[in-house]
Amino acid sequence: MPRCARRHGLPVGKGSRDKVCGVSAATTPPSPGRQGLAPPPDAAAPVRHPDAPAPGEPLGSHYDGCFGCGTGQPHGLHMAITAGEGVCVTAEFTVRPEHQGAPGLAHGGVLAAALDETLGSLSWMLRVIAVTGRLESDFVRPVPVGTTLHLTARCTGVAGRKIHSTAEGRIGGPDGPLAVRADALFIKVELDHFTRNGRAEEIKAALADPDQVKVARAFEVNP
Ligand SMILES: CCCCCCCC(=O)SCCNC(=O)CCNC(=O)[C@H](O)C(C)(C)COP(=O)(O)OP(=O)(O)OC[C@H]1O[C@@H](n2cnc3c(N)ncnc32)[C@H](O)[C@@H]1OP(=O)(O)O
Repeated sequence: MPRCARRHGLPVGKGSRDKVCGVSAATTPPSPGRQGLAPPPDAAAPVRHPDAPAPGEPLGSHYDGCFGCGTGQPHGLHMAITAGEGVCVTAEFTVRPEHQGAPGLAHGGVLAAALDETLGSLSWMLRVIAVTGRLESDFVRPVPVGTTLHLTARCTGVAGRKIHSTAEGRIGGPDGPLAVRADALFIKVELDHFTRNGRAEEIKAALADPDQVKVARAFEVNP
């Protein structure tokens, strides 16, 4: 029996193989339909929304407190994300000491967050509200503190509520060595996803903001 199962008083024997420390054991097969990140053959090609920000336009922060892009988040990634051509975005993230895992190197979870934020920003180009359902990352080479990671993301297909996308991050410049990459599945949701599950009063206050550009940018797309 795993030590952590014993510590948490989980049932031993057959049942303890299913969940250890509350996490499904690796032997549990994913449910059907939740396996692939590549778009299915009948997925629609992504369509850039006519009101999407112009290529080269900075997207700004969708929420000041966002760990990925919020300027009011002291330990956040402070990512700068820019609209690209089609349904693509580019982003830059400079690794700071507070993002370390090993001495002098970025933490993998932080790099995954940078990929997630970049992929999530494709919502601006589609003008939908969507949240990450699944994110699969490859860490190809270590990313030292002080490095600026240049990320790109593009939507690869849309199937109903499911948005398939892919991203990569390169060290030092858009053509630098590949450091990280990810495939993701975002799921379209309604605004009430955030009011039901998050802080409804903050969202309602933001929707009442007299700055209509901010309202449209921040909350029609994704709080
Ligand atoms: C500009 C903004 C930038 C923001 C960048 C950061 C983005 C984020 O980090 S968002 C935060 C992290 N994500 C979350 O908190 C999401 C938490 N999860 C949820 O709320 C729900 O599971 C949610 C909304 C994703 C799906 O639930 P629900 O709406 O009930 O949909 P559900 O009916 O289960 O699934 C819809 C479809 O998606 C598929 N699906 C749902 N989850 C997954 C998954 N994890 N993997 C694969 N497929 C999935 C289902 O199989 C189903 O497919 P089909 O239509 O073919 O049957």
